[in-house]
Amino acid sequence: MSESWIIGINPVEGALANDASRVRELLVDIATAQRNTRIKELVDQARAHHIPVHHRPREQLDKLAGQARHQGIVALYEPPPMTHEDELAGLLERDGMETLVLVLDGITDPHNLGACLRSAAAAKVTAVIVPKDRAVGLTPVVRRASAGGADRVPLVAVTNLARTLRELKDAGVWITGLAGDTETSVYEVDFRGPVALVLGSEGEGMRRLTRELCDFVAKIPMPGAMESLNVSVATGVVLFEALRQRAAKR
Ligand SMILES: C[S@@+](CC[C@H](N)C(=O)[O-])C[C@H]1O[C@@H](n2cnc3c(N)ncnc32)[C@H](O)[C@@H]1O
Repeated sequence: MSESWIIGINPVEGALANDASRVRELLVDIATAQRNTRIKELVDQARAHHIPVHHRPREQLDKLAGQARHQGIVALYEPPPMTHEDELAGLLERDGMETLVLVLDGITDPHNLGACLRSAAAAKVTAVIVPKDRAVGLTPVVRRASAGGADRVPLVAVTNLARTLRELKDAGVWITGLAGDTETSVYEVDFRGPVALVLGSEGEGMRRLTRELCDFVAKIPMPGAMESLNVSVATGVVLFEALRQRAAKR
């Protein structure tokens, strides 16, 4: 994957903390850097890792950052390669009974995918699986919205999602799809053991075949009169319900 700019104090801090060897250079606005101790610290960290630090006029950073707020600092970053689908079996084997997979069936909004990756990384999932087609890829906006999560969770883009779901079933993973139009509640499903949670796209929800391949389809009950939750919110709710159940005494 090609290098891209990471913009702003938190994202740059995350990149340096996660894998400084992937940070190629730092550009800082000297005027801001002189009054901002966090930027000074990041510059020190970068220098300690022998990463070149260059001073640039604010206008140049404005141009690089586009709409994003750079706060006086940007970093050129080479993202790690995405996990290949052949590596999935190894990840399932590694996590065994603790396997927790997140499947996102066709998310198109980069902010939503970023937010899902952030929650997935926080929940320490085994992998996030997305279809290669008809879904947003790992763009700089996704990476930024994920607040570092994109680099902390194996993201697997698969050619044929239905085939991958069958492979998960064959590996003993129980699959629960999330949809609002069903009777079963997520609070009734047993999420202990190896499980995959499948969420649908913003407009259409899960595709028909994806839904048919689920062992269970469950809803997050909503007392209010809303049609649905945002997909990243639903992802957070169900992931942390699964973690709650797994942490509870058996
Ligand atoms: C914005 S919703 C899609 C709404 C779409 N009109 C539909 O019919 O599914 C995106 C995804 O979030 C999940 N989701 C949203 N609200 C949910 C709820 N109350 N219960 C279960 N899943 C929900 C589902 O996986 C859904 O496919």
